[in-house]
Amino acid sequence: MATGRHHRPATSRSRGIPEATVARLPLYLRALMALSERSVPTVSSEELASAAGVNSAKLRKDFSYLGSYGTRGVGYDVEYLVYQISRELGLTQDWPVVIVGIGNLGAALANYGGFASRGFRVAALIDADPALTGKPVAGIPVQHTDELETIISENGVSIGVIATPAGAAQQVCDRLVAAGITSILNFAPTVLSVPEGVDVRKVDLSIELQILAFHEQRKAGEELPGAEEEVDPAPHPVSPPAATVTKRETKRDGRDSNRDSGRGTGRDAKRPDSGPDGDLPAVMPA
Ligand SMILES: NC(=O)c1ccc[n+]([C@@H]2O[C@H](COP(=O)([O-])OP(=O)(O)OC[C@H]3O[C@@H](n4cnc5c(N)ncnc54)[C@H](O)[C@@H]3O)[C@@H](O)[C@H]2O)c1
Repeated sequence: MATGRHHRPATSRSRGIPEATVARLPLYLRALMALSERSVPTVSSEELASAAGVNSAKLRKDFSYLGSYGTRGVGYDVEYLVYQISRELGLTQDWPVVIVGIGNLGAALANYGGFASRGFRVAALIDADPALTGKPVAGIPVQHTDELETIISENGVSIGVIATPAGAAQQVCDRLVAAGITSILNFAPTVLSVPEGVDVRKVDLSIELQILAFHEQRKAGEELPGAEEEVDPAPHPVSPPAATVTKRETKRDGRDSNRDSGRGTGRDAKRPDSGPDGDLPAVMPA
């Protein structure tokens, strides 16, 4: 994985909330929603921290950025926290999303009901294969990539999901950005280059599995020579588990200089630490 180091915590653009806190907000929200569904009125920081899988001191610090301190002896008001976190994450409004690449993964994503319930409406499904055009997936007819720009402007889409093969991802990304998309969720195993002002998050389950494999191997007592020096022990520390990169800055020398903050500015799509498919983590068990 990337080896860049930060000297100060990366913060989100709004209100100086650290990116690490922003990354934990969805975990708190999920735990709070579960409490809300059970009509639990208040929750202590310890209970909520445990439900979210986070240390309670960290939770209190995170909530202090939201201006939420809870009430001693009572805890936090569940409904109010749900509202506060939803508002902070921008979930109190509807976010139209387009998915590009409606193969196995794109279709699975389109069929996932969890997006809509969190305010992410799948506005359109786009694919380059003419054989798919007009075919309904999750009740939405697939549209051809020729229509991409029109679809984005007509639907006011600001988030694009890329589920194409790696070789097509940069070109798709460039078109999405040119059409006005400023946030991209990339599932293709390649590092995307984006201009200033565009946020990219990358999801790669194979990297997560490879990291687990690494830890499994360690647990089994197979020491890796030099692993202590090379391995970032928690490349994806807490959350969200599968989203590995917040915003990637790829420098001209091809090294990621910034793993979880900053803007993508470079044009080098391949990392020297990538395997032939560009999807291998920097450090792999030898
Ligand atoms: N991040 C993860 O954890 C994860 C998991 C599974 C798959 N993937 C990746 O997701 C991508 C899709 O995987 P899949 O199994 O669904 O593949 P797939 O071959 O089933 O689907 C890819 C789709 O993309 C379309 N496509 C190709 N070029 C296009 C372009 N320029 N514009 C629009 N559409 C285009 C194809 O027509 C096809 O329908 C791959 O890059 C794969 O490596 C990532």
